[in-house]
Amino acid sequence: MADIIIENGTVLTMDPANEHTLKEGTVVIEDGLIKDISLSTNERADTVIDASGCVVMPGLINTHTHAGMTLLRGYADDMALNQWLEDNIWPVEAQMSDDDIYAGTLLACVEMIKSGTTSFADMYIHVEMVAKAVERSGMRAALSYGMIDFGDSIRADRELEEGKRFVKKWNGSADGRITTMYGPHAPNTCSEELLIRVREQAEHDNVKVHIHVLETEDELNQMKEQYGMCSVNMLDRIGFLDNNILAAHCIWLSGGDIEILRERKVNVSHNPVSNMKLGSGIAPVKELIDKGINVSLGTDGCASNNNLDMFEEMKTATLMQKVSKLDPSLVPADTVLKMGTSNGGRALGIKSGILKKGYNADVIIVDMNKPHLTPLYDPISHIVYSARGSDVRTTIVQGQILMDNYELKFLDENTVMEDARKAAADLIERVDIKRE
Ligand SMILES: O=c1[nH]cnc2c1ncn2[C@@H]1O[C@H](CO)[C@@H](O)[C@H]1O
Ligand SMILES: [Zn+2]
Repeated sequence: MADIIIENGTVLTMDPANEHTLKEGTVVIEDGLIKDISLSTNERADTVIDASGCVVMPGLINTHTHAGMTLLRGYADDMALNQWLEDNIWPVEAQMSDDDIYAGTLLACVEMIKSGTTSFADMYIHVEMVAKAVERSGMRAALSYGMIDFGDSIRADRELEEGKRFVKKWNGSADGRITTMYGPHAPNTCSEELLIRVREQAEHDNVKVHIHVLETEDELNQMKEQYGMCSVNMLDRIGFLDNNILAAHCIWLSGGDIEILRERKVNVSHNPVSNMKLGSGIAPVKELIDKGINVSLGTDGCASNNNLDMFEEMKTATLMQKVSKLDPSLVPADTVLKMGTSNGGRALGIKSGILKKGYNADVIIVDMNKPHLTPLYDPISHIVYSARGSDVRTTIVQGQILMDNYELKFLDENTVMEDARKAAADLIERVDIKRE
């Protein structure tokens, strides 16, 4: 007896083996995994979901965010990264408590579950609380502690210790839903020594590394001044780059940098909404994809987006490439859908993002019976160009239904919102007192 059968839906498997789509397919889930994907089944299950008029697809995978930053949603808009971080975000983060991070991360989880994201890669502070919130939410996540030393060796020791402690304690926890990574913040906020030690430690612990790379022209100039070369060259020189690296942004790349990323098989997380909002620039996504580099999608934190809707991110990703090169054929819908699903699974090293036998049962059901999704010629077109996160009806992670017919099963949305509002108000009050 299986656990869940989803029938009568149009199944977008994202599996290259069956051309991504099954019309009227059946998905069978058992013990947290996909047991079968086929046209019909003789199996029986405790729960049978009728997905008539819906698209059944892998849950979306957000490969770069700072979940706890939901508390800073709309707190500081309309400025560039440096001013935004240094004058606004970091002073508030310095006042954040464990409880704040827990409340903010749970809010992020509620938002993600409701908009069809089943896994995310996070880099943040008070990470223990991030992990506790993820554990409670039922989501899957690859978590890291964001390390910054600004060239201070005592601080570097402390940061690395914290990162190590977290990896040791949490990797593989919550029934395997939580994996961990090392999270050196960026090549211009971490010293070369710290980056070298992180790389060694990550290899020793057999975990991946999540880092911001060449997000701004300022970073490029700073690196050139300090090292006489850009971030990608510097990271390559210290032997940092390989297929265990998840590099967020990668905007200010030269042709030579792209070649290095390809050669080293680095995974790139593209964050178009944040990049546009902070005025950071346009990543050369088409060139990266053409080179065969694994490009996935992220929202970045809620303070630079200002939501966690991966549907919006997919649409923005393709529109941004088209308009930047005045070529509407660039990054077509099926490519961007891969970026939001299977490429994300690959970047995080998890068997998610494809509906296939033996893969994690991380599945969403998108309701197509909506005016803005009518008529329906091509489900992939609608998912990328017309659908929104709020069209997701059901969200399943590791075979557990987290949202059923628009209703959350494990978290009380109103309580989570109330806790987050209260935490945010108290936090800003503390910041204001400090500033006076
Ligand atoms: O777009 C961004 N670029 C660089 N840093 C960021 C961005 N968004 C958030 N953070 C910062 O990264 C740290 C992670 O622990 C946090 O300080 C967060 O505010
Ligand atoms: Zn970021």
